Amino acid sequence: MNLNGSWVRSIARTERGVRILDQRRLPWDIEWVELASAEMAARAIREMWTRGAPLIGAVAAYGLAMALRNDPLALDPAYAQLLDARPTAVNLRWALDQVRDHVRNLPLDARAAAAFARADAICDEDVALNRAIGEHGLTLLEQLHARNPDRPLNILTHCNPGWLATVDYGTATAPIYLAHDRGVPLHVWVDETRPRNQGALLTAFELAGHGVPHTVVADNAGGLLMQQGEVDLVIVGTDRVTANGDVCNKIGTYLKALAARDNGVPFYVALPYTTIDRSLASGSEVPIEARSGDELAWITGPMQTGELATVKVTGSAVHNPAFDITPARLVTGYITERGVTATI
Ligand SMILES: CSC[C@H]1O[C@H](OP(=O)(O)O)[C@H](O)[C@@H]1O
Repeated sequence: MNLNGSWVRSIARTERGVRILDQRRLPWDIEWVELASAEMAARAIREMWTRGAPLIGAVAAYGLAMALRNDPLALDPAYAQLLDARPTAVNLRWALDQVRDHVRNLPLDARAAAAFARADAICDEDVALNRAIGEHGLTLLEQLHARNPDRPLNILTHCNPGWLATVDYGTATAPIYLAHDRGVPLHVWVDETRPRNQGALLTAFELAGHGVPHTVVADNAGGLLMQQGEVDLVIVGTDRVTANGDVCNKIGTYLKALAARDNGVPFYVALPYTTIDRSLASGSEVPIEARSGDELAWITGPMQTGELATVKVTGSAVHNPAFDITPARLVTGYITERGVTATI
């Protein structure tokens, strides 16, 4: 990822553990924090210092390795503690399973090193998967742009499925970055993505860093833009896709898929196969994370002095489900590391 002109990953090993960007303060402050224990890793996931399905998997994998470094017998309790941090993204369980299966039958004194090695590999694999998603998605974007070559391709996206949500490149943003780099003229409509504003704060920050033309819109603007012919396709990420192809993603995704269908706009989901959960038959079985109402009732941003302030936007009772389910019938295709497919 291009951060102030340097190419770095969103997670990297340190002497005591790993470093991650504190996403709660982006884009106003760029602050790396070190996670040096499983407890800290679980807290960073739960409190969303770090987020995004693939990235929380990577953080959890290192968390398990750090637990084993302190106590090689802590495999099961540390696994349970980390799994409990957030319920919806299946990559969290996938990554923990990968580490646990890798070390379970090893001698106790070999577990920690092996766990760190598997966590390192998970990160490297994630970069390669996203790069492959980008290549397949690039072909799709080139084809769509060729239909209307006289104007930039207009892409709408929701939440942050970018490098900040993965180890690098992102899922839904990988084709966008590659297309931009290879000269496909494009413009991205960035959904603000209330309540935590991952679109306005994170996706816009990423796209700006990469020089990709983009505009932030209120979550409710997408339908109108589609009616006006201003959206050529929608690409979103996902936290879990069930066996029938239903897509769990950030709250509000379903409404975009409905609007896209009503307006004949293709709706694509970008994901690695690690985000598919074949143990669940359909989206109705996905645990939907209910987060604190404070995320909706309060909003944080810089004052004119530059100092960050948190202000209240409602005093009423609030309900804050974090994800919704887009039925497979509304999905035009899935952009994966193996190619673009109509079904999963
Ligand atoms: C590439 S997965 C991105 C995914 O993560 C987001 O959720 P959260 O910010 O709550 O971790 C969202 O659903 C994105 O599509």
